[in-house]
Amino acid sequence: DLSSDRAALLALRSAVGGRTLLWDVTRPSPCSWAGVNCEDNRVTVLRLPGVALHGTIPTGIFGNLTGLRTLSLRLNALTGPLPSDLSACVTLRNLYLQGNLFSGEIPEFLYSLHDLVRLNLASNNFSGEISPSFNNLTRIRTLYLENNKLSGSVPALDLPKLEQFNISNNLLTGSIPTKLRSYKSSSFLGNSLCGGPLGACPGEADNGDFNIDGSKKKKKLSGGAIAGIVIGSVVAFVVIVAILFLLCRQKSSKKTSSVDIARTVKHPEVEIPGEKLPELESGGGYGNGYSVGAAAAAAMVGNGKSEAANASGGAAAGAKKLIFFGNGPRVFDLEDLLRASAEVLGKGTFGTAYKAVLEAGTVVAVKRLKDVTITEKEFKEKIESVGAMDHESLVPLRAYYFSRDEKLLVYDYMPMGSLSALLHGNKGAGRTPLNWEIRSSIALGAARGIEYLHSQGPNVSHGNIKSSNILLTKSYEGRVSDFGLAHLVGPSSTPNRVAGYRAPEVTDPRKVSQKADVYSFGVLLLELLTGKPPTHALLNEEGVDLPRWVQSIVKEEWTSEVFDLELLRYQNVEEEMVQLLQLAIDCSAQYPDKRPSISEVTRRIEELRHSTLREDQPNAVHDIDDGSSR
Ligand SMILES: Nc1ncnc2c1ncn2[C@@H]1O[C@H](COP(=O)(O)OP(=O)(O)OP(=O)(O)O)[C@@H](O)[C@H]1O
Repeated sequence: DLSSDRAALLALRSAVGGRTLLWDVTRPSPCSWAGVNCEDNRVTVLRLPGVALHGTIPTGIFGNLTGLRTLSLRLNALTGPLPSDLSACVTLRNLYLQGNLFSGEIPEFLYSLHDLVRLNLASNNFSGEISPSFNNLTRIRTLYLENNKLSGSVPALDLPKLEQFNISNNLLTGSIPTKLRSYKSSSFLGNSLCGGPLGACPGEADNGDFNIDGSKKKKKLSGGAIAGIVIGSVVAFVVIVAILFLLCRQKSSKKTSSVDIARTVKHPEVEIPGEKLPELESGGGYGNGYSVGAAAAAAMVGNGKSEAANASGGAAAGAKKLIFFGNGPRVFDLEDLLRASAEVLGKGTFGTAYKAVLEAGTVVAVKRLKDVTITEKEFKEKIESVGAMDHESLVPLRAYYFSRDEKLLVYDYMPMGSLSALLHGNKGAGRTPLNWEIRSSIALGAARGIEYLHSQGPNVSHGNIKSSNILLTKSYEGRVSDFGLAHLVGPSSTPNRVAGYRAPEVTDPRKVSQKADVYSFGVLLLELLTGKPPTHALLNEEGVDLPRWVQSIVKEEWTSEVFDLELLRYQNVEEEMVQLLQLAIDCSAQYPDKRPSISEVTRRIEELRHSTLREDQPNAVHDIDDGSSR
């Protein structure tokens, strides 16, 4: 009953300390203590993440907490083996013990907790083998065992409900069993494993055709199949040769078609690839200096530091020039841009973006548009309206260049990169920890930028809100980039990597309503809070359907499990985090009418940021581990 639950919690408190010491033990009921929830006069939820618990949990505690459904002790400094009387908690559904120093073998009793749905033992010192008895946990959906010292081979797990699985960074060896081969390679990396996503094991064909135990299926091809393969190969070969032949002919006939800029700047020594834009990205990689010279800004070819664009050249130089917006100083001209050294920032839907460092030291981002099919007049009209957008939360478009073959847009360069890179890029040492203050500031900047765009008229929307289009200032304010581009390019360039952000009602990605922008912004907020990329948001990375995933979790009433671990260290803002999560869920509602307007979104973010600042002045955010507390 509740009094024995209370006694057990007090025993836990005196054994492992930490912030449980702040519990008001004068209260007769434990249900109001931080991290404790009750139902029907029993403690059902105990959540103590990141509260500086330390030491070994003795037996005699959890044996009494038999009403527990959720136990979260993650991100503490708990040591030793798991207490054996945890076996009495047979109604446990969610067990989060990651980020501690637990050691010893994964105890057998865990396999008798048949109600377990989520089990996270990652980032501890567990050793020994992974037991095939995990197969007893038939309801398990999440099994995280990464970053331990588990050894031996991986047993043939067959868990029908398993969705999330990770055993990376252990000491495991051998072949990945067939049923686990559908998980991506990151679930297995950091071991000596082979097979499935890690590539075939020695002596194993790479077609993934295996028996349950990992042995290869013996199959013979019929005579018909062999004949089919042979004929198919011959036909494919002939087709490829024909295509190559046609391409070669086309290439030689077009050889000098895009030389406008080069001719303009009189740069005969640079050969301009006529039809195919240079594949700078594949060869060069980031950080290499390339001349933007010659067709240059145009082609941004890796021609080395060619002395392009000498200033004396250019009979027609006046005809083709950079057109600047606003009244700001024209600190560079086309020739400067052509001479700049360029580095590829990335390839997007509308073309490739480059960082260009001009000789005078100015740095700009140049976007080279592909697939612009509209006329120069139309382009000018549309780009003028983009250039007229002026708000501190937008990345300003400074200038553009238009010729028959090249269309360039020049933006302010944002040295801190994109939100996407910040969240999913370098996770190693030296990385800025993304605390609540930074994340909520980025969210607010992005919301304000979108609010400004929407204020320009009921039909004005961004159409491509996603984390790579939110760029950051040095003080980590979010700024919205890439607005208005969808209207400049042909249908084949409509945003195609935004599936995870796209509202369910959007069928034509070029016609995106303001409410659809709000949906995308909601997904972006979920990404900020969970640290997870939405489906397909990143190349080569499978994400999750964030709105569905978050909603499934929130329904199960363990909201705080969705937050990025890094964010959870800032416990004193959990209330605000939950409010932002609620806002994100409202924005990503299935029906457009149910979503708030972006002005309301901005207001709600402002409010919840104010409440953090009010409570925590002078320092907005404290780290839970630095001893500060609410
Ligand atoms: N002004 C800028 N300053 C710094 N980095 C930028 C700038 N503009 C774009 N980038 C970065 O360059 C890369 C390519 O950007 P780009 O906008 O071309 O593609 P994208 O955002 O990945 O996709 P999409 O074209 O659909 O918006 C991205 O990582 C983006 O964050």
